[in-house]
This record gives sequence, C-alpha cells and structure tokens, in this order.
Amino acid sequence: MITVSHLSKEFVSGDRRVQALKDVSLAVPDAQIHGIVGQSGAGKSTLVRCLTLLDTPSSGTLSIDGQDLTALSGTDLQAARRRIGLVFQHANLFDARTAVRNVAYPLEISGLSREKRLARATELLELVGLKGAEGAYPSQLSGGQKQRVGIARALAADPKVLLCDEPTSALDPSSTAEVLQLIRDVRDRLGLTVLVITHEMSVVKTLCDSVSLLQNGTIVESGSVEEVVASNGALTQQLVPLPPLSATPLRSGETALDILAVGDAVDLPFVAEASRLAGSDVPVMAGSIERIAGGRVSRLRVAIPAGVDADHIQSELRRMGATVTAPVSPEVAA
Ligand SMILES: Nc1ncnc2c1ncn2[C@@H]1O[C@H](COP(=O)(O)OP(=O)(O)OP(=O)(O)O)[C@@H](O)[C@H]1O
Repeated sequence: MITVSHLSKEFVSGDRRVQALKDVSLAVPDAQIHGIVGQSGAGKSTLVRCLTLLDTPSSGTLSIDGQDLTALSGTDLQAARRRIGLVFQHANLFDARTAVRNVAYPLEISGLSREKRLARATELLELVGLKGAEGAYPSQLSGGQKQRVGIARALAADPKVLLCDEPTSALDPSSTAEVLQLIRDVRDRLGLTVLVITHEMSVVKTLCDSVSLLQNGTIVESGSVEEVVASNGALTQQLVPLPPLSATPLRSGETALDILAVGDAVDLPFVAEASRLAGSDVPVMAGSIERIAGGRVSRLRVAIPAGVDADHIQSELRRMGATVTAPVSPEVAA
C-alpha cells in the first residue's frame, strides 16, 4: 500500500516562493492501479520527485507498506528506493548494451553473480513478452519494445511498487495499448501497487482502478474511476467528453439538459421519458456511450422544447437514476 499523507512542497528561490504541492494525501491499496492526472504545472513532476525522494518534501510523509520513507537516510533510503520500480516516458536504455544487459543493470550492485543476473533478466524479458530479444540492441527495437525492456528493468530489483511517469506519452496508439496491457498483466501476476502519472485520459480509462485530479498542487477530485465519473465533476467531462454537437444546435426558447448515467442506468429510456413528459419528441443534440474501468457510462445532451417545464423533467430523470444538469453555455443556433 502506498500512503501519502499531507505532503507539501515549497520551492524558494530568492524572495520567490512556489507552493508546488499543498497538503496532498493519497492511499493506494495493494495491487491497485491509481492514476494522477493534471494539467501542465499542476505539480505532477514535483509529486514524482517527492515520491522517489529525489526531492525532499517540505512537510508530510510518504510510506510504502507502513514504512515511512521520509524518515530514512543513507543505506536504508537506498534500499527503500529500490522497492520502487520506475518507468519513464522514454525507456532511456543504454544503447551499447543488449536488452538483457539493460534489464540486468540494476542488479549489478545487488551482489548477485553475473549468471544469476542474466538469468533473472532473461526471465523478466520473457515476462514482458520479449523472449528471444535478449541479444537485441535498443536501436533494433521498436518504441513499444524499448518501453517493455524499461518495464522489465524496473522489475529487476523485485519492487513492491511501480511508479510510471507518462509511460505511453511517446508511443503510437498500438504500442500504447500493448504497454498499458503489459502494466495490467504485471500488476495481476506480481500483485504490484502501481501509480501512473499521466495527462492522457485514455490511460486512465483503460488502465486505472482509481484516479486523482491534481490542480495547482492540490488533489481536487479522487476516487475509483467509476465514482469519479459518476460525480459529474471536472474529470467526468475529461474522461467522457460529449462529442461535437449535432447540426441542429439549441433553438430559441429550448432548454438544454445534460444526462449522465452510469452502470445499469445506461439502459434506462431517459429520452423516451423526457419526450413523454414534454408531450413531444425531445431531440438528442449529442451523445456518447463508453465502457470505462469495466462499467458503462453514457452522456446525452437533449433539447427540451420551448414552453415545457424543464425543471420538472430534470427532477423526474434524476428520480430514474441519472445525474441531470443544465449546461452553462449550450451551443445556440445563430
Ligand atoms: N525547482 C523548482 N523551482 C521552483 N519552482 C518549481 C521547481 N519545480 C517546479 N516548480 C514549480 O512548481 C509548479 C509545479 O510544477 P511541476 O513541474 O511539478 O508541474 P507538472 O504538473 O509536472 O507540469 P508538466 O506536466 O508541465 O511537467 C510549477 O508552478 C513550477 O513552476
């Protein structure tokens, strides 16, 4: 389990102070995959540096399996760091080393014999689906394969935790899908607890069990992916955006309503019910249905005809089980 408790980080240069992280608390249970998302400048890199203890937090604690890493120093700190496997955007392999020797590299200080190191590295390459590529040099591998080698190397020292910093940002869509599947497989097989820093919502949708949104150094939304989507907050729009609106935007006098349904509620006839209550057809302006974190989510924007009590329809659709809101600035016909 990863526990981050009231972590803050302030940078001071001259008389300028930047509060990069403010009271960040987070608990990721064993064998869960947690995503941290946020815009540029939100504090993601600072969080990674604090989690790997490359930066010292100004206050707060960070523990893995109950061991407070912020209280350690010297060899104890080195040993604790080895329990965190790191995967970066670029695998940063040694060009002059073969795949197997890249994976074996972190074991060179472990005291294991050369044969044992190479045997372990060969095993790990097989685990990441690169059996047969032991002798390949990085220049002979695709971007996705290099990242697989990077993941094998991160696993070499038997970590309890995998910290992935933008693991797929440099990959094409098919390599991205492969690497995300691999991270899931590794979690399933080895029971690792995984923290993924990403700006890609597709990574959260396909990989994460839970997610936190970091904004200006503070976690503003956090929970299971399903909970966060159902809460209709900032992450809902980012994870399940409404597609571009239809050719017929809202006409004068009409009221737009956004309908969000999660799980079995996706199957309920919201549009039919809204039409019945309105006494005429309620057109759908935009809609999407997606499978996220194993569950289904639908979003619809409908146009309630002029002269109809939209508030009443809103509360009736809520009673059926949807989250219904009136969008702040719906697209209106010119
Ligand atoms: N060494 C530093 N000295 C002073 N300020 C810093 C330092 N490192 C980061 N900051 C500031 O802390 C805030 C968070 O930066 P950080 O790099 O963690 O954000 P980020 O979410 O990783 O952004 P990006 O996605 O662009 O990398 C920013 O305001 C940044 O300017």
